[in-house]
Amino acid sequence: MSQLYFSPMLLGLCLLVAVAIAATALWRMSRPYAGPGFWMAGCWSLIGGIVFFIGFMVTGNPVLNVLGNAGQLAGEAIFLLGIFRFMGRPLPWWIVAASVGTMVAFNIHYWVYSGNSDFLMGVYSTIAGLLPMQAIWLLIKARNDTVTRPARLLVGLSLLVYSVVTLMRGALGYLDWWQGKPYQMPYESFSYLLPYNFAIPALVMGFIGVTLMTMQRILAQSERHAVEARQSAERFERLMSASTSGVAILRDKVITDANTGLEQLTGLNRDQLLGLPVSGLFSASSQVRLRGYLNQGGVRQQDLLAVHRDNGPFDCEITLSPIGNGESQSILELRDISHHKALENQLNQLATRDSLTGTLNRRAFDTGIRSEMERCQRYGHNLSFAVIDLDHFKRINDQYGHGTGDQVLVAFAECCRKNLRSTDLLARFGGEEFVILMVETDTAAAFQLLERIRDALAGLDIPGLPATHTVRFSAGLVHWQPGDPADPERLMRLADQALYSAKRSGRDQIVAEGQPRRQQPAEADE
Ligand SMILES: Nc1nc2c(ncn2[C@@H]2O[C@H](COP(=O)(O)OP(=O)(O)OP(=O)(O)O)[C@@H](O)[C@H]2O)c(=O)[nH]1
Repeated sequence: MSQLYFSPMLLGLCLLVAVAIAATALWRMSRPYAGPGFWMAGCWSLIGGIVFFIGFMVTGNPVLNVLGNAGQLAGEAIFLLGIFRFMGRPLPWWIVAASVGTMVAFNIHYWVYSGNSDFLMGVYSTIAGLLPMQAIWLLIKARNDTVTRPARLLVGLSLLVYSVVTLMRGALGYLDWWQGKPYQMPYESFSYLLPYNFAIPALVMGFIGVTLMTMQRILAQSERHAVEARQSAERFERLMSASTSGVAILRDKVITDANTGLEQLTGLNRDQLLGLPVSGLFSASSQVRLRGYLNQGGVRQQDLLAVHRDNGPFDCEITLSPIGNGESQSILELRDISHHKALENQLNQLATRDSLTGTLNRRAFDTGIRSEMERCQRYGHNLSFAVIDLDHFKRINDQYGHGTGDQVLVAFAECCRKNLRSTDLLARFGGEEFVILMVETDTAAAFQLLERIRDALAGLDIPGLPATHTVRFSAGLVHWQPGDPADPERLMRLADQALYSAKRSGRDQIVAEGQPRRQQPAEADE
């Protein structure tokens, strides 16, 4: 026991256990950071080495001496590898090769020649002393890393002391071998006092240094993350308040946050919005689609009808994006597109409607009749088609002016609209010529309908037109049923022929294609 005069070694051991515990805790807490795993493994290795060496001094068992040396060398190598990893450099595997090689050579010699040799001790110590040089250079080079500077200084100095002392030990080994001194037991040799009194404590200081260095980096990084998180939250807030769109954060389909844009769009204040189910922002007609979008988790630019508390429903476009943290959270963006929709309707109106009478124009009618014929073909419905031409319209223009002529056209279109069903199509083909498509209507019913229009027109009081002047029209009627060619041009041609026949027969009559004339000319209107 008297050999245990290596008191600094015991003190170093205590410190090392404390650092090993700290490094282990650091490793468990901070997996993404490079280094702590190495510090932990290095510390425990070194502790193992020292414990074995104490065992050797107490018992004199040479195996424990070998294990002690192995533990020290492994601890040192792992520690140095950790510095490379911490600095973001590739691991220098030559350090591992040199350490393992030295240990193998040392052991072969120890067991083959049954003893230790001062020369081999010299070689072993020289290698161990040179290993930290590259790591020391790395620590010096990283002078721009101001965050870890104090701890880096401590690590660098500790490694330097360790190197110098270990190299001195090596030199003493060579000297002993050169002078041919008899081999001494390690604890009797001054060359052993050096490492265990100075080199091991220096390595312990190094471990304290790297642990501090890691903590400094973690603290600096978490401070930077906190600043970044604050800045990003501020940016998000600014974005939310600057956006003219309504933005809401939803959790389980309930609004948990909303910007001022949404307050303006819905007329609800923040307190009313928070906690409101998102369905409360939309009209009843949009609820089914909204539920679909919410259930599918996200949607881009879909039109819905939102509701303003005071002004009622308005067209909006929504984008729903999942936030993606598995908490059923999503962001709803809502844009008012009522202005856009109004323009769209206006354009649509211009493209499909006759500007004077508001009836369909020819292009829209052509599209409509095709789809109606297809539908009737599919469901086995019949239909009737009429071409109507106002009689002596030129005279109205000539006698009462073009404006009155316009009024007559408008009044006629109005009369038709009042008598037609919503599924029927009415179009102005130009001038005073109109067409009507009557769905699920046979010839007899079509006759009745046209006569109703004729009677209604006759009874109308048209601005600019004397009450004595009755507006009349002629019409050509065609019936179509499933199985007939689904050809709108053919229908038009046949209806035109019937109209021509009506005009030729004295006007003010309805002639059905392929049928005898039904309507006799009325009395003279002028
Ligand atoms: N006021 C007005 N007149 C129009 C418009 N489009 C065409 N017209 C006029 O409608 C008249 C059509 O005359 P015609 O084709 O001779 O037909 P009509 O006088 O009705 O004679 P019939 O059809 O044979 O009974 C022309 O004088 C055109 O200038 C319009 O938008 N407004």
